[in-house]
Parts: sequence; structure tokens; C-alpha cells
Amino acid sequence: MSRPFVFIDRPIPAEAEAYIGQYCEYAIWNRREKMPREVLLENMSKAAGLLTAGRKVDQSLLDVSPQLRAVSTISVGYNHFDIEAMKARGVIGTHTPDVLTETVADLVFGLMLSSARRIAELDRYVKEGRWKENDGESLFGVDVHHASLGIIGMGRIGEAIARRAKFGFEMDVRYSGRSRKPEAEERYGAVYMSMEELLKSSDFIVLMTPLTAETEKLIGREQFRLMKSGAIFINASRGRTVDEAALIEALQEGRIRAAGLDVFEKEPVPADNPLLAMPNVVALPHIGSATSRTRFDMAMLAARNLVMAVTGQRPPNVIPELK
Ligand SMILES: NC(=O)c1ccc[n+]([C@@H]2O[C@H](COP(=O)([O-])OP(=O)(O)OC[C@H]3O[C@@H](n4cnc5c(N)ncnc54)[C@H](O)[C@@H]3O)[C@@H](O)[C@H]2O)c1
Ligand SMILES: O=C(O)[C@H](O)CO
Repeated sequence: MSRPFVFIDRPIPAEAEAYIGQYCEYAIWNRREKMPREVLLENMSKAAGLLTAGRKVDQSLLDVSPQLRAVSTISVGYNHFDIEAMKARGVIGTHTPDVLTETVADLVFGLMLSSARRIAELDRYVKEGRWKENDGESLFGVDVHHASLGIIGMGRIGEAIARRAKFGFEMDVRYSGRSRKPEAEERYGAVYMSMEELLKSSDFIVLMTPLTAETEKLIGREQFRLMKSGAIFINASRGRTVDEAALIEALQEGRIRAAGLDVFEKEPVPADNPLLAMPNVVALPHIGSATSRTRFDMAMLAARNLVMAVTGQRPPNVIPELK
């Protein structure tokens, strides 16, 4: 039987590439610079599989990919998949859940601590030689331990955040969402409540939902108005789950104390985005899962998913909507 041809549209670890090479013919775009469209078109015209990390898989890509049977993304989020178009064409979509959960939860705690204790801001202050200006109180932050934490999106990562909050920081955890999560209630004492109640009562609000039609701009002007004065807002989900203009306004008006952001409406975030000029905003370049080990595990899992899908086996991580 001939080996399926797959296209890898970005550099991946040598081990993942070698694994794919054991089962498939492949081409890889092994450079950091933007791939010319002709390269994509040429490879997709014959590819049975695509390994990517964020490329839009929409009708226009499917139209130039007549042989395509599977797309494997090196990410847990798959909002770049047009699920209806993939369903209509019978294209399998896989992602990389679980292997990044703890790494992302660590980063969320980094954002919480940095926002509350002003770590990034005061690091700059010391390095700029301004320590001598210190009058003590002007450096005060707020405590994370024993504070209340509202998690919107109590899924895999949400639960890992709740575990750290409960057992590491003795926080009072609450969550909102479409359905109750009895294990989270049992294990972490998480209290289920409406989003309105959660916004009104939490010192920290962490957004950890996927980006869907339902969660696009889930947090907007009205939600920022409901937040406690002095609340700290953390987003590590996707930039578009928040109305960024409303976030800017809430910070400018001092309605909320600070924001910790790993994701933005537009990425890379433009240098003139007002959020970047605010000392009480911690801004990171979408690095939730970016540790060497986790990125390696994600690439290996995505490679396995792809190989299984194009060799006629059922991969374990088919996205729920395409199961
Ligand atoms: N910043 C990063 O680098 C990074 C890394 C990994 C994941 N993510 C994002 O985090 C998301 C979550 O990952 P996960 O593995 O925990 O997924 P998950 O599917 O396990 O959890 C998502 C949770 O959100 C809930 N949810 C969906 N719609 C909701 C709504 N309207 N209100 C409240 N809750 C809602 C779901 O019920 C589920 O419990 C991913 O889809 C991705 O977008 C970001
Ligand atoms: O969805 C994910 O996995 C991240 O955002 C990318 O690593």
C-alpha cells in the first residue's frame, strides 16, 4: 500500500518529524518566516493530512485540498477549524488536550501573582534605578492567598487552576458555566453560581473557556461593570472572548485593579495597543503552553494523531464536535 502524503506547515521537533516519516511521505515548511502561498497550494493539492498549529482550516483551504482526510493541530484550542465545513467534507480534526493542562495552569498563577503583587511592574522599577523613590505604600499590592477566585470555564485547565488555588493558596473557588462539575465541587470546594454572581463576588476572575460563537466577547462592558471594584482580571483563553475596548475602558476608569493577559484580540499585539502602556497590565505573547517539555509532548501527540488518522485508525484526540 502506498504511504499517505502529509504536509507539516511549521518546524516541529526532530523526533515528531521522524515519527511521521516512519509512516508517511511528507513535506515540511521548516522555516520561521511566512510561507509563500504557492508552497501551501502545491502541498495541499496532494496532502491527505495537515499538521499545523493555528492555520485556518476553512472552505477556501478545503477547496484547494482535494485529498485531505485529516488535520491535526498542535494546540488544545481549535477555534481555527471551520467545523461545519470539515464535517461536510468528512475531514477529521484532532487536537492536543491534557498534555498542556498543568503548564497553562502554572502560567495563569504567574499572571495572578504578577498582577496582584505587581511583579512585572516593579521589576521594571528596580531595573530603571527608581527604588530610591519608594515611599513604601506606593509599592503595595494585594494578596492572592485566601482571596476569592472565579473561574469561567471549569474544564481541564480550569480544574488545574482550581487545584492550585485550593491547596496552594487556600482560595475560595467559585465557577460558572453551562453545566455543573461535581468533581470540582467535591475536590476543590468550588461553588457553582451564575456568571453575574461570580463577577460580583470574585477578587480574581480567570477566563478559561474555548473561543466559540457563544463565548465571543463573553466579557464586555456590562460584565466589567459587574466586577467588584479592584478585581483582577486574567485571560489565558483566547483574545476574542473579551471585548478588548471594554477591558481598556474598565482599566482606564479604574473599575478593575489590574489585568493579566496571555492572549489578545489581535496577535502579535500591535505596539500601539493602549493595554501595553498600562503599568497594571501584565502582557504575555501567548505562552500558556510554552515550556520545552510541554511543547514537545504536544508535537508528539499531534504527530500520533495525524499518523493514525491518515492510516485509517481512529486517533484518540478527535475534537468533540467531529466524533
Ligand atoms: N493561553 C494559552 O496558551 C492556552 C493554552 C491552552 C488552552 N488555551 C485555551 O483554553 C481553552 C480551554 O482549554 P481546556 O483544555 O481547559 O478545554 P476544556 O474543553 O477542558 O474546558 C473548557 C471549559 O469551558 C466551558 N465552557 C464553554 N463555554 C462556556 C461558557 N459560555 N461559559 C462558561 N464555561 C464555558 C466548557 O464547559 C469546559 O468546561 C482552549 O480551548 C484554548 O482556547 C489557551
Ligand atoms: O490552544 C492552545 O493549545 C494554545 O493556545 C496554543 O498552545
